[in-house]
Amino acid sequence: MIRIGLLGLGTVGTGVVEILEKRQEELKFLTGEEIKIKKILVKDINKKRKIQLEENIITYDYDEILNHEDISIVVELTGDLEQGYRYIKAALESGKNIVTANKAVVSKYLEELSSLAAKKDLAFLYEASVGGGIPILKSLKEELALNKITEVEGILNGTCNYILTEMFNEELDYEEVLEVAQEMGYAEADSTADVKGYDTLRKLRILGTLAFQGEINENDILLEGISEIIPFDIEQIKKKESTIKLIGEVKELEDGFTALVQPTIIKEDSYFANVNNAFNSVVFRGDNVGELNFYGLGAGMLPTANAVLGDVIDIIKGSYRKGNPLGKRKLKNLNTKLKNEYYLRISSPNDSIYKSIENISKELLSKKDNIAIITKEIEYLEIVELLSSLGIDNNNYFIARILK
Ligand SMILES: NC(=O)C1=CN([C@@H]2O[C@H](COP(=O)(O)OP(=O)(O)OC[C@H]3O[C@@H](n4cnc5c(N)ncnc54)[C@H](OP(=O)(O)O)[C@@H]3O)[C@@H](O)[C@H]2O)C=CC1
Ligand SMILES: N[C@@H](CC=O)C(=O)O
Repeated sequence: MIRIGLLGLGTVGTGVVEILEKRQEELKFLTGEEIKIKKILVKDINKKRKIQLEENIITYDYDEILNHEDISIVVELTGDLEQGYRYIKAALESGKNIVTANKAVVSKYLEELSSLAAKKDLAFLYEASVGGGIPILKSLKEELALNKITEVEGILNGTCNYILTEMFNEELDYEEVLEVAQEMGYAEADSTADVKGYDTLRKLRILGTLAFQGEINENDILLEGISEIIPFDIEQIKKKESTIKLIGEVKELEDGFTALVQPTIIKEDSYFANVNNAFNSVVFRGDNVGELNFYGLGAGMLPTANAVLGDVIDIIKGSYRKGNPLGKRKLKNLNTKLKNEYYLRISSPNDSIYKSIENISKELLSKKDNIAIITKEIEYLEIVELLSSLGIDNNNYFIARILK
């Protein structure tokens, strides 16, 4: 029998319990083992749970899991950054394999935890941390043996994609759609991580570091979120027969890389334009395989729990990539080479602001209630610095990259 210590019984944790229950027979057939959740750690032991549980299975004392010799796999689904890190580190140190969906922890502590797991000859798997239900990390790790990966891009956040899709197709307001995304269980406990783009950035940092076999850190990535988008922006984008998505992208260039997470305006008939609602898609390019596209639900209870349990199965069967999957390449950040046309909208305009941005403008879209322009080809940071020098607060503008 394989005994699991489950940390967290929220959206994803509940999904794990549900799938394990309904697929018990099939899992036993596949792995040759009965899989049992032995203990579940939560924050609030008195909270009413949505599912029926065995008596005394819930605890708020992590030592009950850590010191339980028969628990060989710890599944961390708390969403807590520093506490989650401490749980994972302690579990590895006491000889337990780890499965986590916590991208905040994986992104911040990727190198340390990967090397600790390798040293201890244990599994540290985090498929659900990127792309929800899409089996992207396993595929990427496999392709790395055969290919040099030169580019990874994707729609990596279900909440943002849901918001943008609903604002675009149903003409709903940002706030009301965000509330629905929270009710559906797509959003993080603190949804600013989604809408300000940090969640996408963390996923890109994980993907990029694995893909390029060299460290790409969170602060290597240019970041702009979608939290300031308003219906006026959607109207301007529609007039250009385009749509908008939050896209993360890392590209290898000469002896370095570029990396960004930015709202991106794309033509209505392009590939990413058809990735809607909570769906995610990741595309990577290898020198042998060419372009590979992955598509599936990027958030939500069952798809994410499915990815978590995929890792559990791999541990039981021993069918995961052993050792440290990270490489040692040293890559230069070449983001200053990134130039694009951008859509820029500034609210509460006045003539002096328009005069100050005229220099960077290629096309004026509106000057009435909001100033909206398409810029010349320019560096993103040049725009941000100009706006800051004009004293324009960051909740008074929206910037999106334009892909031709
Ligand atoms: N929701 C999704 O679609 C996806 C989520 N993820 C990731 O999966 C993880 C879990 O997400 P989700 O299920 O949505 O989160 P929830 O907020 O729904 O659930 C979190 C659970 O963890 C428990 N918890 C929180 N902090 C602690 C702590 N310090 N110690 C012990 N228990 C704690 C909570 O306890 P209590 O119930 O008592 O409050 C709760 O049961 C996160 O890292 C998230 O980023 C990844 C992909 C998709
Ligand atoms: N909040 C995240 C959950 C999955 O990673 C998202 O919306 O994508």
